[in-house]
Amino acid sequence: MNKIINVVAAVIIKNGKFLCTQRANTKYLAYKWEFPGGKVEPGEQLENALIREIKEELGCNISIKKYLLTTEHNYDFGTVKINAFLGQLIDNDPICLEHNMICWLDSSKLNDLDWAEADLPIVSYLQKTEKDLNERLILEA
Ligand SMILES: Nc1nc2c([nH]c(=O)n2[C@H]2C[C@H](O)[C@@H](COP(=O)(O)OP(=O)(O)OP(=O)(O)O)O2)c(=O)[nH]1
Repeated sequence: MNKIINVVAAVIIKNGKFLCTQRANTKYLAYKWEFPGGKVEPGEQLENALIREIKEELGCNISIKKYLLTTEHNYDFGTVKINAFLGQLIDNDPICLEHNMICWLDSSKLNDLDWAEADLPIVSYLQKTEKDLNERLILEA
């Protein structure tokens, strides 16, 4: 049976644009675009794992606003299960500490990037729900 890799990822929106991060030249999925996050450690709560990963990778703090969706994709190295959450920046902007590149894009431009395959359902979901997500962030600001 395929190994399950439990991952958390953050959808971070600022001024209506989505934060997109490009994986570094690491072993797996080098240069693919992803939503920032990483593997959940044993016994760790999903939300805490995501806050930890964002701090490590992007040098900033987020609060978790909402669970969005879970996607699963079978890669040759295992099945990645991504739990995606809406996150909000609470202090400084993200800094590119571990990725190859980071950028902010309108939802209509997300399809221009070469996403990791597990992320394609997340991209479609965001394009469908963008208005609700922005309203949620405005209401809670
Ligand atoms: N963070 C993240 N990982 C993703 C996404 N899509 C996708 O297929 N993945 C894959 C890539 C990796 O195989 C796995 C996450 O591992 P990672 O390398 O980001 O995790 P990590 O920061 O904990 O890394 P490490 O300490 O094990 O090196 O999930 C995504 O949107 N975000």
